[in-house]
Amino acid sequence: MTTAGEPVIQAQGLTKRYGRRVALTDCTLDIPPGRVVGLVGPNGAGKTTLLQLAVGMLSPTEGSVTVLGGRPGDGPEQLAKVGFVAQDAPTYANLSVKDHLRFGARTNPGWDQTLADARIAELGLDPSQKAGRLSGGQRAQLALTMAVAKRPELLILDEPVASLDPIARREFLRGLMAHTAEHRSSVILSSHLVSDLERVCDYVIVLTDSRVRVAGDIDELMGSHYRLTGARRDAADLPAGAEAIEHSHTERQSTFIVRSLVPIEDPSLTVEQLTLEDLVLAYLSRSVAAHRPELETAR
Ligand SMILES: Nc1ncnc2c1ncn2[C@@H]1O[C@H](COP(=O)(O)OP(=O)(O)OP(=O)(O)O)[C@@H](O)[C@H]1O
Repeated sequence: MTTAGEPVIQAQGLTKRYGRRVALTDCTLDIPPGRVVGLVGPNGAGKTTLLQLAVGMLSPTEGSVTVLGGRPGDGPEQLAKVGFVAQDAPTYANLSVKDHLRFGARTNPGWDQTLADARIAELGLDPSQKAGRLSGGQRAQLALTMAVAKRPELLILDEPVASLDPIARREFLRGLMAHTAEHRSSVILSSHLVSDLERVCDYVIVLTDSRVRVAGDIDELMGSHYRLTGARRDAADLPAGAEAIEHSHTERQSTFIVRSLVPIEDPSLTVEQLTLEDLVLAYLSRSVAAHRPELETAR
């Protein structure tokens, strides 16, 4: 997919440390415009750190990042371009839904009241209800409404569905997709769960242990990763150009998840397509294996 405009995020060697604790290391990204980006990784991987660097809530220790061509958080114009919903969809418990919208209108020059009112009505939220009395799903929807009514070019959502039940999760993601299709905004959302992202994203970033393990358009990634099965062998004996991401072996048989930019035509191997979940899990378990070399990454 190609869409005109500035890249969503360009990062070069982006690093964030807290004292000696590393939260993000040497992150290099170039995300084209118009994407719905899924950022996936386990607890503590660095997802929130990357998103907070992108909105300007944190400054890099090293390296650089631009978002939609501008420096994160740099002035009103940049702030207006990016809508952000922090983890746990923070709202003000003592303010009503209507108060939230009023606050949004006062603090955002591009505020779209018609859009905000229509969304609240569509969701069936009572404008006079205090946010503290809303369910988790309703609060997440209110926080999303606040972010989308800014009419940002980019929406950044940090684990927006983590606390929602499966139905609310589906509704939330469906609403998000409808909105982005209509308003042509880019989105970055983080999650632990590939299944959340599979439905809505066209670009994925896998982050573990503070490092980007893989990033790219999902179609391209799916077209360059395969599962290979054949008689037991070492990764060194794979066809030229195939990089082993994950491997498991029985006495007689080996299975590899590989990345290869050329089609694999080796009659001694069975070649299968992967699901997005297979692909992400392969990168996640590669990083686990790197930490515990004595463990084989059996699946
Ligand atoms: N303010 C801070 N001070 C010290 N260390 C921090 C701080 N914020 C984050 N970290 C550390 O940085 C690393 C990355 O944290 P981050 O919150 O970005 O991960 P995450 O992928 O968002 O995790 P989760 O899925 O649990 O939200 C972790 O090791 C975390 O402990």
